[in-house]
Amino acid sequence: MSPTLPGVDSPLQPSQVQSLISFLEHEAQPMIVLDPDYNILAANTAYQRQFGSVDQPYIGQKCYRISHHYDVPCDQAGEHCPMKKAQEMRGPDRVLHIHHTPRGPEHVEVELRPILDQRGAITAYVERLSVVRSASARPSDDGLVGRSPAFNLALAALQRVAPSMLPVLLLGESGTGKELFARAVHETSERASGPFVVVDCSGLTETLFESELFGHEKGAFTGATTRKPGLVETAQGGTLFLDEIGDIPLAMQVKLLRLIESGTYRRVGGVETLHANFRLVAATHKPLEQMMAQGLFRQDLYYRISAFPIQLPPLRERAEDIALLINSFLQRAGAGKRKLTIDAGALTQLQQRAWPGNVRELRNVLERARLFADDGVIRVEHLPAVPDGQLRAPPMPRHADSASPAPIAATFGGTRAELAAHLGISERTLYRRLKAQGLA
Ligand SMILES: Nc1ncnc2c1ncn2[C@@H]1O[C@H](COP(=O)(O)OP(=O)(O)OP(=O)(O)O)[C@@H](O)[C@H]1O
Repeated sequence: MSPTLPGVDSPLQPSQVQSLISFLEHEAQPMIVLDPDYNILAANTAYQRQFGSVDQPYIGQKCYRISHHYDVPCDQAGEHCPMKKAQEMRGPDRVLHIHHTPRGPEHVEVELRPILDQRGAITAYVERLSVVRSASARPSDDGLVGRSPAFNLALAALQRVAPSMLPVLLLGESGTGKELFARAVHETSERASGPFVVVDCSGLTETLFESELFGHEKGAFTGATTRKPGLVETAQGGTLFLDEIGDIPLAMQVKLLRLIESGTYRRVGGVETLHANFRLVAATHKPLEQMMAQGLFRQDLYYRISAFPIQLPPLRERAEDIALLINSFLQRAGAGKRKLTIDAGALTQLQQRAWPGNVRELRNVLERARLFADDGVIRVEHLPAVPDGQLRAPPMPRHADSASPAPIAATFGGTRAELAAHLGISERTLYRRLKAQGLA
């Protein structure tokens, strides 16, 4: 290991690196010391335990090589490099990256702090890493999975806001994972050990909404034979998730606003003022700003709930995640039973669909397909026909060397009969499918 730092005024001496690492030893989080030329100078025990691998020595190696298997710094490989930013700002920078770890790819939060000498020159950096538990970058049995840039952007926002008490507004089409994200916000917050209470605001009438949310006293209305706590009370010390907040009728919006602003409420038929203690997460697929302009959503409520909006990407904008999602769902469906797999033709077709129903639709298509996959392999013939206009890209460009992402059909240079055989379907089925997609 060489602590000689070319191009900086006052490189860290080996004894200084040693002092630094003995200081970092007391940190429970994995930490490494880097020189300004990306070389790893030292690592604490927590790092060695979580990220060290006996087959791959890391001291003296470039950080981008160890964490990303890149040959060039992250910014030259199309990613944000925290060292560049920390150098420019002369202060800490934090990013979410996917790192190679001994367990496989993982989302890791990286915080880089420069160490400055008396003259303000950067002598080294301390990097702190924490594995993100709210989502998985490899197939997983539960929770959020994803690793595309669009997904990572939403995840990075979640990681930022979760530890605070700020309300979160999740925006996205149906089936994009709003409820899963809401749960992940809760589980990543200090309230994780408290309750997570879901309120489905769609289809609740005004009176029902009020008694569901605030509870009611005995005798408050016909049928109220006992006192019933509301969902706000149930969420005490935890998180209240208002799903489809855009569906709340205007008359109820004012009651919700009062609850959020004052932190107090009364049960229906009650006189006692109760104090609420929840963190608010709301979600909608509706255009709230537009609804506000049309007078359908209260402006004051909107500004209360929208302090931290997170836009969840539709599946068609994160097609890179489709294989990972499929592998996760097949792993979940096959747990304890026979192993399920998917062949290349079917995978390619699923990667090219437009998915108006997003991840929920993908999961349902796989649920159905596995019932037809007698030998445990999902093939194109087990998938429902693609509805008109629901392909993101043509599945069969004319030339095998097309520049579009290489779907199996695109790389197929043979005849239609050969392609049908290759996909394991009859020529007639292939013709029917191509016709359904306007390609024959
Ligand atoms: N990133 C993801 N990783 C794994 N599963 C996901 C992901 N996103 C969504 N899902 C799955 O897709 C389905 C729909 O997700 P969810 O109910 O969270 O979506 P939603 O946006 O709340 O939908 P809606 O607006 O219709 O209520 C669920 O089964 C969920 O587990």
